[in-house]
Amino acid sequence: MILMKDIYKTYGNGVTALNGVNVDIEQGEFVYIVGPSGAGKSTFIKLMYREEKPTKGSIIIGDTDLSEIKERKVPYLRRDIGVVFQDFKLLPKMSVYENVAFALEVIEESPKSIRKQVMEVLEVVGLKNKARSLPSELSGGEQQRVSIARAIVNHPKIVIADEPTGNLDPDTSWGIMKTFEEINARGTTIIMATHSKEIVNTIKKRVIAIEGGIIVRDEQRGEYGYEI
Ligand SMILES: Nc1ncnc2c1ncn2[C@@H]1O[C@H](COP(=O)(O)OP(=O)(O)OP(=O)(O)O)[C@@H](O)[C@H]1O
Repeated sequence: MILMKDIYKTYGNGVTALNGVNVDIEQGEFVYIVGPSGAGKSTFIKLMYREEKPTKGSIIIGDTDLSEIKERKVPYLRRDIGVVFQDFKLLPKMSVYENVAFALEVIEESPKSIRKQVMEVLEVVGLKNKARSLPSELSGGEQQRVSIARAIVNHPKIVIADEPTGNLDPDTSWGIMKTFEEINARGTTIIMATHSKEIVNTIKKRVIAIEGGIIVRDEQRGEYGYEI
């Protein structure tokens, strides 16, 4: 499903963020990416949705070799991959409904189908009654739910989340994790970078630990393994 072969990434400033990474993730898996700050977790994640390109090595997602897709085809790849960020990245002047619909509108869906899909997905994240609100009128947890709704509205096969609970309090974080588990239970692959020891050690999943740009541990039902 997701195959990384011998991946190296050196940024323009000469920093090598990934130093020979090999990974194979099956459809439907839930994988935590852990490791110290600066280890290469975000870089690893950005390569998967082609926010960054590897310096060397190949990444295959489904039937697609990312090194072979042209820039204009990247939006099609993004249809198969939903992305959730620590800081939500919602459009502040758009309502909850519009923030989610926007993800569909860019790929030219009909208005009727947009409405149906947006309302369905807002129901999944428990925010149907907030469709008309602006992001600024919502709590942090609610804003993150909107960003999850936006990530899943196209029914992607993969949802990638970079520290999705990083800005949320513990109670809210557990609610967000429950939503991710529900999405995963429907067959969606979840890949989540996190610094939360509590979450990783409580909701047991596959753990891939990255340190200094290499994978140092890859365990099913693994532990967080760091003190903070
Ligand atoms: N756009 C960039 N240009 C240059 N160097 C970068 C860039 N992005 C990341 N780096 C560097 O690459 C290394 C890995 O960074 P990355 O963001 O992947 O780490 P991380 O494990 O996600 O860290 P954190 O847990 O702090 O978010 C770091 O040394 C970082 O400074």
